[in-house]
Amino acid sequence: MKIAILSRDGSLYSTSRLREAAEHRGHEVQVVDYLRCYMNITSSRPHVVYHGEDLRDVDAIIPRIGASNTFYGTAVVRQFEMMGVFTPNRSQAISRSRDKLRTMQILAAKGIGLPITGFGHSIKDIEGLLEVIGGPPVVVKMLEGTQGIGVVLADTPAAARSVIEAFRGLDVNILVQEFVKEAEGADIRAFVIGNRVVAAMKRQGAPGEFRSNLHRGGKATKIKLTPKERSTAVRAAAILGLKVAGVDILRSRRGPVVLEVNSSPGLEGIERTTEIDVADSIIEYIERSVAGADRKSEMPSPY
Ligand SMILES: Nc1ncnc2c1ncn2[C@@H]1O[C@H](COP(=O)(O)OP(=O)(O)OP(=O)(O)O)[C@@H](O)[C@H]1O
Ligand SMILES: [Mg+2]
Ligand SMILES: [Mg+2]
Repeated sequence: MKIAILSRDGSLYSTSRLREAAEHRGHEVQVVDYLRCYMNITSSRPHVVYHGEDLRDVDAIIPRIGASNTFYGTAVVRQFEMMGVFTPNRSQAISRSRDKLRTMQILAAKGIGLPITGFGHSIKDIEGLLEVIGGPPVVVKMLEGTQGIGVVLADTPAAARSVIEAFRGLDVNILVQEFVKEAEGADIRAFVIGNRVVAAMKRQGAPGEFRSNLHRGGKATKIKLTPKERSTAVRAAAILGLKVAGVDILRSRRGPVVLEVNSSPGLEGIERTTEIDVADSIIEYIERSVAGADRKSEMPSPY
């Protein structure tokens, strides 16, 4: 097969591991900087041009779209879809998962466990918003934040009010969430490929830090998921239409609650922690899908 990895930088751990795994399995691999792709979208024969080369004989793409390039990146993925090229994560699923609000609304409708979460626009409604989610302590988070940046814990009504006012003053959209204290600064990353969890790790925040992100000093360890955690992760990815996903879960009193679902999950943390060859599993999944075995599971979602 000819596989194009849509990534800005071939030297990134995830990109180079995917390349290595695909080449090891006998495929031809090209790393394509999607910001350098251009196309005539009105052509009756959809195509993508990269450095003057028409990428016409690609069998599959692996989108690794950075959070700050979702708009252009998903447009490129969509163009490949129009060309009939296989992608484990379709453009619509990637856009959907980038928006925490949209993700939560979709998952809530399907009965996935979630932290109690509120959304509002006007600072005149802060009191009401805090009330509907059960009052402080609350976690206030930016809708499109990443690496734990823009995730703030507010212990008191006054703190919650001023944090929300500050974000809204900058015209940033936010979610306000119940603080899941019993998670004790840890979360679970379940790596889903197709319809199974291939690897899982627990991330524990640095002492005194409620955010477990590795970028914020968290430490990862291997973990065995409960059947309920496993099925929650698989269902969450499937509902969003993602075939490769990093599902972040908190262990709450009410059972597993999903925080977010990442459509370009990093491989470095999970592979180093679990010593599982996740890159190989992704390539193997793509092989099976292109061969047709898995295509029937690709049901479009109306959201
Ligand atoms: N409601 C909550 N209760 C308790 N802890 C929380 C809550 N929300 C977030 N956290 C902690 O903060 C971390 C960062 O939150 P979240 O994953 O929502 O943000 P992010 O910036 O999108 O991070 P990522 O880099 O994983 O995309 C979580 O991994 C978790 O440890
Ligand atoms: Mg995120
Ligand atoms: Mg997260």
